[in-house]
Amino acid sequence: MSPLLEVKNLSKNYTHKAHFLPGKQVSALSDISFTLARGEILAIMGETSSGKSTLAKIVAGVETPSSGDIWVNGQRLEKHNYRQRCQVIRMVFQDSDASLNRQLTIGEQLDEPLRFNTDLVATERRRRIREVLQRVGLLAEHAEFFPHMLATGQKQRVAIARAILLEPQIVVADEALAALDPSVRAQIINLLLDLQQDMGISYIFVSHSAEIVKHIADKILVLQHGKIVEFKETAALFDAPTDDYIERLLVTSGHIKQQVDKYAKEQ
Ligand SMILES: Nc1ncnc2c1ncn2[C@@H]1O[C@H](COP(=O)(O)OP(=O)(O)OP(=O)(O)O)[C@@H](O)[C@H]1O
Repeated sequence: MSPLLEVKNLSKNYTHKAHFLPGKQVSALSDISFTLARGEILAIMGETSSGKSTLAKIVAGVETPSSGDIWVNGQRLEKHNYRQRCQVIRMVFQDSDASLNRQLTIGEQLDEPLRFNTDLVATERRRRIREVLQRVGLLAEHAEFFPHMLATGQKQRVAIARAILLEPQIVVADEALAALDPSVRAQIINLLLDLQQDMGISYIFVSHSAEIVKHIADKILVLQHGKIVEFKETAALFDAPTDDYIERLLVTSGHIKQQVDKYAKEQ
């Protein structure tokens, strides 16, 4: 049986736009290959500028690769087929403020992907939006709210609602927890883990936080200068980091697990 996701030989070069380096090529990713199984959580780690966001964006279809391709359930994703891509992979960004349109209500913003990617009529779309808002711990009435009327954690819930609206198999989260305060972060982690259980979603998490990664990820992919330097089960890598670079990335204080357990009990 083919893996849920198969990334094959991805590379990405950017062309410098700065006038002192016109046309110079930057290699952001080089020959990246890995697989993700159904229901699995993969963390992407690495130092600043190692290529984490570029890889997340290419998998989610927000950025196109210079070469290589991506397969889901044994089918190659076509580069410009947005409808095909967003039925299977969706992305949650770090900055929910920037990713939400201030001029539109939450309901209008959630309606867009449904209008473009499904054949549902208006009443069915409204029902789906209400259901999804409730599924992420908001109220159906939040559909009438504008983003500025919501707290940061609620906005991140809206971003998650938008990601799961089309029932994707994979959600890519780029530092989606970094801007949240610890208690909200613990609640959002619990929500993501609940969705993994209920909907069988697989996640790719870009994270700088060893604590979060240790708590939630099944496997870790470590990037350095755009190349994979490690791809291993989380427990095995924490038990025996392969080198100093990886050891530095994995420094943790263990607070996240305590917070997540505490908020899970309170819910
Ligand atoms: N749009 C772009 N144009 C030119 N270069 C880019 C662009 N996006 C990223 N890069 C370059 O590609 C490399 C990888 O960047 P990327 O943002 O993927 O790294 P990252 O690991 O996510 O970093 P961070 O942890 O700081 O977010 C960097 O050298 C960056 O400067």
